[in-house]
Amino acid sequence: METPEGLRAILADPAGAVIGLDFDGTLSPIVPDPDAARIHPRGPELLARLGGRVRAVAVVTGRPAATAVEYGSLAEVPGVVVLGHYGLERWEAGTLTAPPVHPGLDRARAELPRLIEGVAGARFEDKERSVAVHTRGTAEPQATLEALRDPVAKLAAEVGLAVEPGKFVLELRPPGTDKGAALGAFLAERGARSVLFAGDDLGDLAAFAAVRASGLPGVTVFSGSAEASAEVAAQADIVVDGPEGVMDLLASIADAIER
Ligand SMILES: O=P(O)(O)OC[C@H]1O[C@H](O[C@H]2O[C@H](CO)[C@@H](O)[C@H](O)[C@H]2O)[C@H](O)[C@@H](O)[C@@H]1O
Repeated sequence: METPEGLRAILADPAGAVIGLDFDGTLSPIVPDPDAARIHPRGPELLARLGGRVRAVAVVTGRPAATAVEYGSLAEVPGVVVLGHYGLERWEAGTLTAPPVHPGLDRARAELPRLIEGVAGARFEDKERSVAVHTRGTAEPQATLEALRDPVAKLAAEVGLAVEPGKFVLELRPPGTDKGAALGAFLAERGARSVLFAGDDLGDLAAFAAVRASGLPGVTVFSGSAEASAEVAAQADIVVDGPEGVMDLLASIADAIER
């Protein structure tokens, strides 16, 4: 495969490059229990190697920033920045900054679990600034997700939250930001001269769009899997084989820079 122009720009001038990475499905293999997700074993060392050479490494995730730090062992990685809750939260050098909790969260927290009462295998996730229902553990994950779409959207509208769909998950989160806004602002803040963003899910499309909108030499990477979203794959310059493929790509970039 020919090296995409954005990747060539990163290798030619690593000190100007920002590397943005989604967490679940990209840095961390997808697992049935969201609480059991952990960064790929090669992740922390690779992020540290890159972090010492590029302008910045940012993990941009729908997870709370503190959860990504814990599950990603990111406190051990010097210089990494975590933009959590789709950019609502920021963790950097051990300090977390976050806005007040959205006023609609209390009602969403009370009512969302009721929508999955009696649905065997469905799971409620409370992320403090957002809440989610997962259908991965049900007998028919996609059909159950489809059945929940309308009632979840109705609840979201009533409490002033936005619906964020993902892999067998519907999330209710504060509106007004997304991974694209978060990444775009971060690129400007750091004076990036090139950018790579890797992701696997619908929420990562906004970050892919931000790479294009930045006007910088950029490369978008799709972390593919058995349940790959064709919509996301179609927007990517490079497709790799899940988190293992992401690790191989990051290692090849680190190797090339270090050479
Ligand atoms: O932006 P991300 O870092 O990709 O986070 C998106 C959601 O990821 C988590 O759910 C997904 O991963 C789980 C663990 O592998 C999996 O069980 C689930 O089916 C996936 O949807 C997380 O639980 C959500 O809160 C995040 O919004």
